[in-house]
Amino acid sequence: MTDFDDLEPDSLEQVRADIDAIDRELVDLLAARGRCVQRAAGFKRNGAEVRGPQSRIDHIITRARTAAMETGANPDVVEATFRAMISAFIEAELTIHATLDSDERK
Ligand SMILES: C=C(O[C@@H]1C=C(C(=O)O)C=C[C@H]1O)C(=O)O
Repeated sequence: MTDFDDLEPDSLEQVRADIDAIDRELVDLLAARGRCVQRAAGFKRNGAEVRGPQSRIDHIITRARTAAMETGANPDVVEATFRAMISAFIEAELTIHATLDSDERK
């Protein structure tokens, strides 16, 4: 991953350019994550399975908060971001699942 930790930026424009570049990398990662979610939909039989067990979401959030603390990110910001991301992916996965024919499901 690109190192964006320029602790003495020359200008607000430079900081914003770094943020824009980070956002571009985030979108690439979200695209890869979305492809995984799409594949996960093929293994599920109904909407309840698409939503998954609460324990899976709890596990993801706990891991993300731990990783945030290890790397110096704000755990509350990370958790809020992950909760919004997971909700959006579940909605997208429900849509994908509804379009799959039963023979496309594993
Ligand atoms: C992708 C899955 O399905 C859902 C999507 C999740 C996500 O975006 O991380 C998490 C839990 C799920 O209910 C999964 O079961 O792993």
